[in-house]
Amino acid sequence: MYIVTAKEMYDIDQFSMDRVEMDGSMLMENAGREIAQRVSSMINFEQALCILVGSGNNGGDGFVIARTLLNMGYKVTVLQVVEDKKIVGHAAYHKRLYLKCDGILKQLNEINDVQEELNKEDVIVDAMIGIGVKGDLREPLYSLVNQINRLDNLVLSVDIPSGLPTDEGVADFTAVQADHTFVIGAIKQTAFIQHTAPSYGKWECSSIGFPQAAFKQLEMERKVWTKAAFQRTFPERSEYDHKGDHGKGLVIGGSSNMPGALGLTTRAALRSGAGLVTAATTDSVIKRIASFCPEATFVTVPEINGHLKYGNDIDYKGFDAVAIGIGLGREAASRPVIRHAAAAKIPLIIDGDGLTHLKADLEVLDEREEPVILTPHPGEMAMLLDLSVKDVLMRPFHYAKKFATDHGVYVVLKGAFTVITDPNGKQAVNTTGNAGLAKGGSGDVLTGIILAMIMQKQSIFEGLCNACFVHGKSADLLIQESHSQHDLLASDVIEGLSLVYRTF
Ligand SMILES: NC(=O)C1=CN([C@@H]2O[C@H](COP(=O)(O)OP(=O)(O)OC[C@H]3O[C@@H](n4cnc5c(N)ncnc54)[C@H](OP(=O)(O)O)[C@@H]3O)[C@@H](O)[C@H]2O)[C@@H](O)CC1
Ligand SMILES: [K+]
Repeated sequence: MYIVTAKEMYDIDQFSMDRVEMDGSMLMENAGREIAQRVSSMINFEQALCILVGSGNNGGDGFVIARTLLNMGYKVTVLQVVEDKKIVGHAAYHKRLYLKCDGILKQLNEINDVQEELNKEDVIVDAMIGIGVKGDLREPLYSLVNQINRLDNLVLSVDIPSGLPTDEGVADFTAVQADHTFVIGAIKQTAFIQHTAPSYGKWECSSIGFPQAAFKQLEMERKVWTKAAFQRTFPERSEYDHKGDHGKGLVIGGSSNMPGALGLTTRAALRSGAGLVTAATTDSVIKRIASFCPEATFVTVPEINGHLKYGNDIDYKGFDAVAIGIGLGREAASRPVIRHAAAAKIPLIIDGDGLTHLKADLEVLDEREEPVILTPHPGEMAMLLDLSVKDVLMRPFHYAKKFATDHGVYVVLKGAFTVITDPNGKQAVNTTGNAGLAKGGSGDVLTGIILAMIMQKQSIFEGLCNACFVHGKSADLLIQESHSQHDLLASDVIEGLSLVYRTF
C-alpha cells in the first residue's frame, strides 16, 4: 500500500486518466461505490445519514456515496455546503444522477439551525474537502467543522478528514475529527504524523482501479509495511540449516550505569534467529548480563570510568554484522570504538549513544562501503541534523530521507510510526506496535532484532522492515494475550517474539 503526498496522488490520477484513458467520472463512481459498500456494512437501515458535500471531486465522491446508499434503501440526505455554481465537472454529473434518483438535497445557507439539523442525523459522511485543501479552512466550513467535532454522531470521512493537509509539515490546522476514514487509492502522509494521524480515526484504504503503472511512475517508493509484505519477504528456514547459516553477530556497548541495555540487545538477537551472538563489553557488564543471555559468548573490552575504552582490541573477523552504541554512554574515551567498528567490512548498526559519538565524527560514514544502519529516535535524529525534535516530528519522511540520501545510510527513525529509509530514499512505515513500547529498553530490543534480521537471507531494507514489524507485533500479541500497555516490559517483548513466529 502506497503512502502519498497530494502531488503524487494527483500524478497517479492524471496518469490513469491521460495515459490509461480511464474516465474521471468512472474513477469517482468506483470510489463512491466502494465506500458506500463499506459504510453499509457499518450501519443499519434505521439510521439516518447526512452526506456533507463540498465543491471539488471529494464532494463528487459524496454524491456517488449518497446515490448508492439511497438505492440500497438507506435514509439519505445530502447537505451541500457550497453554492450550486461551485459544483462542476464530474461532481456536477454525479449530482445530477443523485437528483434523478429522487435524492434529497439541502443547502447549508438555507438552514437556520445547523446544529439542530445535524443532531437529527445518526451518521455524518464528510465529503466536503479532500486532498485539494489549501491553507486554513475558510468560513462557513471553519465553523461547520467545529460544530461537527462537537457532535456525538458517527463521523465518516471520505479520503481524508476535511481540512486536514495531505502532506507532512503543517503545524496548525482545523479539520474534521473522524471516527473512521475511507481512504481512496493510496494512504496520505499525514496518516503517519504524530499530530495529524488522530484526525483520521481508524482508516482503511480501498483500491478504485488505478493501474500499477500509475504508482510505479512515482519518483520514489513510499509504502506501508504490511503483514503480507512480511510474509512475502521473511526467509524460510530449511531443516538442513546449521547455526552458521543464520549469522554470527557482534554487539558492542554497555557501561556500568547501563548494563542491562546490552543484555536486552543480545538476548533479542538470539531470540529473533541469530545463529551466534557475541557481546563485547566491560568485565563488570559481562558479570551482570551473562546469566540473562547464557547462549551468548563474550569479549572483554578494557574500561575507563565504567565505560568502554578505545576498542581497538575488538576482532571483527568471522562476524557477519555488528551493532554498536547500546548503553555505551557518552564518555569521550569510548568514541574511537565507533571508528574501529566502521573499519570492519561488515554491515554496521549504530544505535543509542553510538549516534552521539557518530555526530562528532560524521565523516566515518562517507568512508564506508558496507551498509550502515542508524536507528535514531526523534531526539537523536534531531541531534544528528541540528534540528529541534518538533521539526523532526513535523516532517519525519523528509528528514529521514535527507539524512539517508546525504550520507548513503539506512535510517530507522523510531516512533509510533517507525519510518525505514534506504540510501536511495525508498521508504516504508511500520504500523505494528502500541504505546506499551514507549519505555526504556524497547530500542535496545529492536536493535537486537535488526542485527538478527540483516544476517538472514533477505535484503537489508526488507530485513529492517521485518525487524520493526516483529518488534511491534510481539507487543501487540502480548497485549492481546497476557499483558497491558502499562505493564509491558522490553524483556517481555523479547519473549513475545516466539508468539510472532508461531502466529505468522
Ligand atoms: N479522478 C479524480 O479526480 C478523483 C478524485 N477523487 C477525489 O477527489 C478529491 C480531490 O478533489 P479536488 O482536487 O477537486 O479537491 P477537493 O479535495 O475536492 O477540494 C477542492 C475544493 O475545496 C475547496 N477548498 C480548498 N481549500 C479550502 C479552504 N481552506 N477552505 C474552504 N474551502 C477550501 C476549494 O474551493 P475553492 O477554493 O475553489 O472555493 C475546492 O473547490 C480527492 O480527495 C478524492 O476524494 C476520487 O474520486 C478519485 C478520483
Ligand atoms: K473529506
